[in-house]
Amino acid sequence: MLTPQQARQRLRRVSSLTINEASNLDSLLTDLLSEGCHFLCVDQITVWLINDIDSAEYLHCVASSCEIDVQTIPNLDIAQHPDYFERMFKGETIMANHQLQSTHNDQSDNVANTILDTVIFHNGKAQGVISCKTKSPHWWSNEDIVYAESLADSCSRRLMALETLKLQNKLSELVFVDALTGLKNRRYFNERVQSAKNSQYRMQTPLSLIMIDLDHFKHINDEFGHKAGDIVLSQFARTCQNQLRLEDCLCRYGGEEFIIILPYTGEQQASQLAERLRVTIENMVIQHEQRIIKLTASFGVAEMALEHSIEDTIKKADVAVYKAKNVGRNCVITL
Ligand SMILES: Nc1nc2c(ncn2[C@@H]2O[C@H](COP(=O)(O)OP(=O)(O)OP(=O)(O)O)[C@@H](O)[C@H]2O)c(=O)[nH]1
Repeated sequence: MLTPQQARQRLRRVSSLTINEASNLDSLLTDLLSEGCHFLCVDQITVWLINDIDSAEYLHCVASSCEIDVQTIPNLDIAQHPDYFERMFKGETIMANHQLQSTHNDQSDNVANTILDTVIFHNGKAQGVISCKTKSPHWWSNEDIVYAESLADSCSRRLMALETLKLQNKLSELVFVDALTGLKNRRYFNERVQSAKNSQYRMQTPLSLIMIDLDHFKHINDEFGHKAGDIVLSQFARTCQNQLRLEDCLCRYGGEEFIIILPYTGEQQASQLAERLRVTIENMVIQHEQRIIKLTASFGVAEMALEHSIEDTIKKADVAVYKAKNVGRNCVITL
């Protein structure tokens, strides 16, 4: 049996675990709720959040310690429980012996539950509650209340961490993704190529780059309009991406210039891939306002030898593209 202090220490440790955005709220809070059930010896702990912190209408259940689909739990309308909400907004911890025991009872319960609800805060405002429930009559001790409040604070920190994580992911999307094509951009390329180079050193595996420059793209813009040019760039990106392995990384390097990082790939395989892409692009048919747009591209391939720098290899791939342009475009040159 844990002492209250040990239980709080365990809770603090669990609540410090790293989270990932893939988790839904239910799985994000499960470990905290299990901790809570364990210490408080309750049948169920549920987490309820307000629909909108600035214009509250109801609480909806977002997580439960039991394996139930929280979506099926009915909402709690503010209009039907004005006293409960008033106290919640004040930040009060609400216990069953505060004449509110029926508030969270679901229809399946035929026994009056014993409830301990503690408020989850966000920026100093009530954001929701943690509701601890037992079917058997229970008297909440001061230790229980202090623990339940710590549990609510832990959930609050998790929710804030999730918000921060979502924001970070959105920011890195803005920083590293090209808005037009959805491909990774040059800034991302610079980081990714460095980590590919590092693994190449560690694992002594080949690594190649393919630089691609669309042919006569200015002509496409002039002939069909800038919007059509954008559509061509997007379709080109999608088509190439579909031909690549998961570990390959296609980035938009500049306007109509693209680059592919090919880990574990030597010069010969990279040239073969470039040729396959060249043919695919050549055969691509783009329809725009009842007109057909055709496209070709010039490819420069360069393997990055262990002793070669990233900059030198990019330069080599660039020179290869330049040569491809000089010998008539729509071809692959490997240096
Ligand atoms: N529509 C559109 N055009 C772009 C974008 N980025 C760059 N371009 C255009 O791409 C064209 C590139 O022209 P150039 O550098 O002369 O190259 P090119 O016409 O492809 O000729 P070669 O490379 O020699 O085959 C310019 O007209 C740019 O305005 C973009 O995001 N959208």
